[in-house]
Amino acid sequence: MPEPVLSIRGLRKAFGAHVVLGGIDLDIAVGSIVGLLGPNGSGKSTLLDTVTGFVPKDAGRIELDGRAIESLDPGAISRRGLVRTFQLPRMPARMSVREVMLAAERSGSGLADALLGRRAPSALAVDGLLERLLLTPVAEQPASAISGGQKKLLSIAMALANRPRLLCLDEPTAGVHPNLRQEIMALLRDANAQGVTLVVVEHDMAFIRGLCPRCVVLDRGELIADCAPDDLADHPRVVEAYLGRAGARAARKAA
Ligand SMILES: Nc1ncnc2c1ncn2[C@@H]1O[C@H](COP(=O)(O)OP(=O)(O)OP(=O)(O)O)[C@@H](O)[C@H]1O
Repeated sequence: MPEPVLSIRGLRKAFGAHVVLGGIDLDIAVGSIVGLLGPNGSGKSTLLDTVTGFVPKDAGRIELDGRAIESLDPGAISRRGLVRTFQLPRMPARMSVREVMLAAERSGSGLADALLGRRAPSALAVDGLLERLLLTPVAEQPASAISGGQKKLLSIAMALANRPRLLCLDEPTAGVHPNLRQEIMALLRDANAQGVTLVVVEHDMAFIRGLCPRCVVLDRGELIADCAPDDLADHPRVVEAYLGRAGARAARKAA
């Protein structure tokens, strides 16, 4: 595998007696796009939360570009170039959509640009991002007052304006009109072509198939699969994770 931008070893997190991450090992290669899958409650968001410093882990080592980040706070991690979006994004009061985008761009590490030896091209500039995600009509409105779907789009645009080196997206298409899913996919592909590594948590399998050559699947604290999206449907542990043992038996009989 090419050099990992992110390397996770022995990552553990429990809430009380509930072990959500039971010692996860995972490498994300520079420039790759990886789908992070699993049934509801399997720990996908908790994995992103612990890696990005929003939730303290119980144990484990996390390296970004070979440097330990596990003791850093979320702001410092983001300044190193690891940025994430949330399932339910919250927006600051009293700032317009354009203002939060400009703030995101200003606070960006510029690491991706430095590594690529250039400024982000215009497709990733603030106005271009707002245009592509149909946010131009609300650009002067308070960011906290736009719709839930528009906030989701804005959070993706903000993350890209920040010019991360590694971007983790938590359900980027949830709550977004189906027509815009293709545009989000195209935007993420463009970002990847410009050097941004992507980890995508998503339940929409068509979106995952279209975007992610590699998928990893979490279930009950463990990574149970690491394969191409087309191989997921035949993976016994994945089928069992989504359908349960009885469902998996029934599916095998019906096949
Ligand atoms: N702060 C918390 N306190 C207690 N339990 C928590 C907390 N955060 C998450 N959990 C539990 O950890 C488990 C994993 O949650 P998580 O949100 O990571 O799952 P997920 O795979 O992202 O799910 P979904 O696909 O439904 O978003 C769930 O059972 C959840 O209830």
